Amino acid sequence: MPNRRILVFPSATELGPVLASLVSSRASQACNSERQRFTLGLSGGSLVSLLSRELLALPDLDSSAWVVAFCDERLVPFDDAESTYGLYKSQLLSKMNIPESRILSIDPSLSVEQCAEDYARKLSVNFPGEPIPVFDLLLLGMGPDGHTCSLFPNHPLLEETNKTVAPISNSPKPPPQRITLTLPVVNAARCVAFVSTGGSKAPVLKQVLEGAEDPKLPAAQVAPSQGDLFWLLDEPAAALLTIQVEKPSSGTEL
Ligand SMILES: O=C(O)[C@H](O)[C@@H](O)[C@H](O)[C@H](O)COP(=O)(O)O
Repeated sequence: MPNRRILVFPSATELGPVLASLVSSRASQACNSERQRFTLGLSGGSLVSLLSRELLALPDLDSSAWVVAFCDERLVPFDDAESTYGLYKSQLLSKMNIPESRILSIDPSLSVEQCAEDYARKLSVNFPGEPIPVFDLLLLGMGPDGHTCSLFPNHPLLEETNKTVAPISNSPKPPPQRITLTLPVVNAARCVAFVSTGGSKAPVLKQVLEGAEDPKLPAAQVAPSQGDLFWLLDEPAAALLTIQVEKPSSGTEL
């Protein structure tokens, strides 16, 4: 996997600024390309507060040409504490200059099937001419079971190749109803970055990054066909790895 880089930081404190600089450099690259905009997919979990803190600390971040979507979303009202959009809205998006129409949120009033169809429609409108939307950057987390987005181990959704967005109504992690980008969309991105911290992730990280078993865990199936793949880890999460990793300083630009 030539484009995979694994970067290990002492802690989230050193990781955070490098994550923010990855986002801002991919954003300026994309905005200065003929596309003239930056398409970003966000995930929930601990990423919400880390990313919000680090992006808001950047001086002069111009997000007026960003399009922000969600790699997965829980089907709950926006004011529910479980809503990933709700959390980003209050911690980050309300403090940035992204036009409301470029923040692609779900419609939580729909059934989970309709919600996935509606979200797929929103993507196709915002990625015209792209049967599979090609994001500039997807930020992913990984659960201790190896799930990413709402793609869970041994779940039939891992085989989905027709839909860009799929509904799931039996998520092993609550809440049970969610929508998720499918693997073909994840693997079409120009860049995918996992952020994973904490010792509870160490065993699964070893399996995902070093294991050879089949079927692969969902996170191990993330391998952008044309893009770059980064794993941003802290030392506790990387504790069991024996493969070669990079240990960059906090001023590193990716
Ligand atoms: O929808 C969810 O249930 C979460 O968003 C989840 O998928 C999360 O991304 C991972 O569990 C990693 O979370 P942490 O980074 O907080 O460990």
